[in-house]
Amino acid sequence: MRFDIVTLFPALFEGYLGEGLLNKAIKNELVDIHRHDLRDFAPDSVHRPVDDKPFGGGPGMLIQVEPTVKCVEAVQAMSPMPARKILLTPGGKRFDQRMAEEFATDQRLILLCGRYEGFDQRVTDIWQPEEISIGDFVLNGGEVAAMVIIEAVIRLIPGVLGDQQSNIDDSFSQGNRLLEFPQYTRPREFRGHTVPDVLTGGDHGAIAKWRAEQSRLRTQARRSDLLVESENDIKNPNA
Ligand SMILES: N#Cc1c(-c2ccc3cc[nH]c3c2)n[nH]c1N
Repeated sequence: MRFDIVTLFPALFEGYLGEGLLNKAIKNELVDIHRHDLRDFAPDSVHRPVDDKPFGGGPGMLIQVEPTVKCVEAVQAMSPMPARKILLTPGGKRFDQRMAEEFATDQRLILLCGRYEGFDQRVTDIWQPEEISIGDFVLNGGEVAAMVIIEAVIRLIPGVLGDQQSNIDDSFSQGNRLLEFPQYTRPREFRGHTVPDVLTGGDHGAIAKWRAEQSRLRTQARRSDLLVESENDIKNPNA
């Protein structure tokens, strides 16, 4: 899978690309990441400005439409692979696991990361990206959101995770509406906190039952909204 990241700060991704899961996926040629600097498409090649004041007044600056559209069209043309076009913005459709599972089936994602007050509206009007937000909070730019999306997507690509089963058990995976059960490892006792006996008893039926109940209790306590969704799905499976 190919990712093209369009940004004013390509260097922000260096640490992220060089570590962990993503770095392994790149080395195993399961993922291919390309970074593109919006400033390379600035009309003035000396100072390379790509922002300007908003018409009608208001705070801050906007990223101009000309360098942006020239950049994303040039990036798109760099590969014949069909690409899903994504613009990160606080006002976008909320990213979730279902969306991650959908994106993981694409050959290529182009992620457009804004800064300042965002992009001139004509970037959306002309390039027609999907506008995506990672949540109801405000960041300073789209780069962190792009990393969130890349991470959520690449872990779904076959071969990236050592054990695909851990994907299936995850909260929210494949329509799973329950939060993950509590997990324990050695030692069996630490500062008076012991591992629940059922987990060390070897009765796999009892373990599965305990884990299901723990997931339900945890979801009830922290995300009862998910239980409502789950009940609705059961009542209206075709909804
Ligand atoms: N996605 C997303 C975002 C953002 C975001 C994205 C782009 C820019 C460009 C300037 N400020 C930005 C904030 N904030 N919160 C989210 N969930």
